[in-house]
Amino acid sequence: MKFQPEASHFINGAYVEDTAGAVIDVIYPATGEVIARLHSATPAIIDQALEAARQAQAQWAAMTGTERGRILRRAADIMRARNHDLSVIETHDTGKPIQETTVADATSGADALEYFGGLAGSLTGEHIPLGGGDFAYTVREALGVCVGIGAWNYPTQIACWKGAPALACGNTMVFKPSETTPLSALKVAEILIEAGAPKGIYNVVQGYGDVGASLVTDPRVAKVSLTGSVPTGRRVYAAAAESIKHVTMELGGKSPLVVFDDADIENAVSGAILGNFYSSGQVCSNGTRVFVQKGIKEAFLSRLAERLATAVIGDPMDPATNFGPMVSEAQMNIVLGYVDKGKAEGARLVYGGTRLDRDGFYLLPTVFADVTDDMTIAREEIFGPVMSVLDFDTEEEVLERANATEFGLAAGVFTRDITRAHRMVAGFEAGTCYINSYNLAPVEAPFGGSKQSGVGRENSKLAINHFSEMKTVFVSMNDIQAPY
Ligand SMILES: NC(=O)c1ccc[n+]([C@@H]2O[C@H](COP(=O)([O-])OP(=O)(O)OC[C@H]3O[C@@H](n4cnc5c(N)ncnc54)[C@H](O)[C@@H]3O)[C@@H](O)[C@H]2O)c1
Ligand SMILES: CCCCC=O
Repeated sequence: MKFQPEASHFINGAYVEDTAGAVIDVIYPATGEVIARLHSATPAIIDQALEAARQAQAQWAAMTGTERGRILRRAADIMRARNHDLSVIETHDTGKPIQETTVADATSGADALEYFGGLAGSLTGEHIPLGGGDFAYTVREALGVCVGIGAWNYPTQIACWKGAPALACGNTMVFKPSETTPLSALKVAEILIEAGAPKGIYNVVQGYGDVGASLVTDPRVAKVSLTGSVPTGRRVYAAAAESIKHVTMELGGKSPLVVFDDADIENAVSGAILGNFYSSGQVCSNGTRVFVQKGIKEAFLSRLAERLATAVIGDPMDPATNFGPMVSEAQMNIVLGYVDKGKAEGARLVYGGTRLDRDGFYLLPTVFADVTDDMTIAREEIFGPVMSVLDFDTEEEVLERANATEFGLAAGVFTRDITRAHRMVAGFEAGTCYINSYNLAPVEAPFGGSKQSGVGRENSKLAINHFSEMKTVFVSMNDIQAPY
């Protein structure tokens, strides 16, 4: 098989196999062909990975931040140099067009390695004067063994967004990719070794949810960082709470994108396209509830339909393709179920809504208009290329409706009125907000959700706080007083 790795898991610097584990078939979404066959981790593999991470951690943490950072930055350079090969793997794993994976996946992973590699040498504590010459100081310490669990939409990015800050802080990691897209995390592990990382600092085990669950409850694990759906987040958060583990939860969303009638329509349509159809709509922060002020609704919809008609849908390996298949047949069927619900509940289908008559898991980009807040397609995360367009009249009304959701991952506003834009952003209950743009996620800025969309933040200097903790040391320079 064309993309068969040397073995399923990467532990302590080497590929490891245990064929007793359940089979994981890796399917190319553009054709339905099996391109690799892996095995889910057995308890023995899980133990081996956690033990490797545990044993490697003290030595890794004892290195200077500058030394750790040098290795991460070298890994970033290797990733950039191999961008094409890594993008080909990512495209076969996920079905995302090579046009996208070439700029968004290994590139974003390399950015994280470079950024956190750069920060590693300056992760310090502080000196706190207490009067009379006494003082306290703080020491930033690693947490220990961290577990990363990934979703299937951005496999390389997720492996690096979790691995890079964890390693920069002196932790080691066991990473479990999604069973749907298991290939690229193995490449990240290989590259780290090639960059000079000590064995055991970044291990990859494959598996379904049960493997993730075993990792989360293991007493050797200090922290769990999950990217996944809200229901999985609830389970993982609860399991981690049993032993008070640190958590980062990057979960799902149903984000609002508000377009006022003074917006530049072309830009707003671009934002709505980026926020609904990039990666065939499989982006956590997508603005899938597009609120359009009544006066411009028809103009917005007709321009949107014109632009969608120019999408190049097809072979993801063709550099001209900009809209590929869904990641899996199962995900495609979930999305088709939502399309049926949208129609049944009275939304007006204005574009797409059907599967393409070809091999692979292709859906057309789909737009529903006249969607109301109570419809299923306006309430539940679909995680596919389905945009719901809702009408609104006033700013106050739309803000209240935008926030009427248990999710809080992202929110966006298109308007030329800068004070209104900032009023909207101040009112949005969301962790990541956009003004006249959508779905940016550079490593320098925090990314993550509020409400049920998550806990903690990835990227930026904030991620360091989620992968380290402060030890406070009080120092007395004077005789001490005791009551007796
Ligand atoms: N907020 C973000 O940054 C972000 C980014 C990408 C995707 N997502 C979300 O991810 C979801 C899509 O991905 P998915 O379908 O892979 O999500 P999922 O929740 O089904 O699975 C995520 C991961 O959790 C593992 N898992 C499942 N049950 C588990 C358990 N009980 N214990 C431990 N691990 C378990 C899975 O094997 C997988 O690796 C969407 O909801 C999307 O919004 C969020
Ligand atoms: C904008 C990048 C978001 C990654 C989550 O799916």
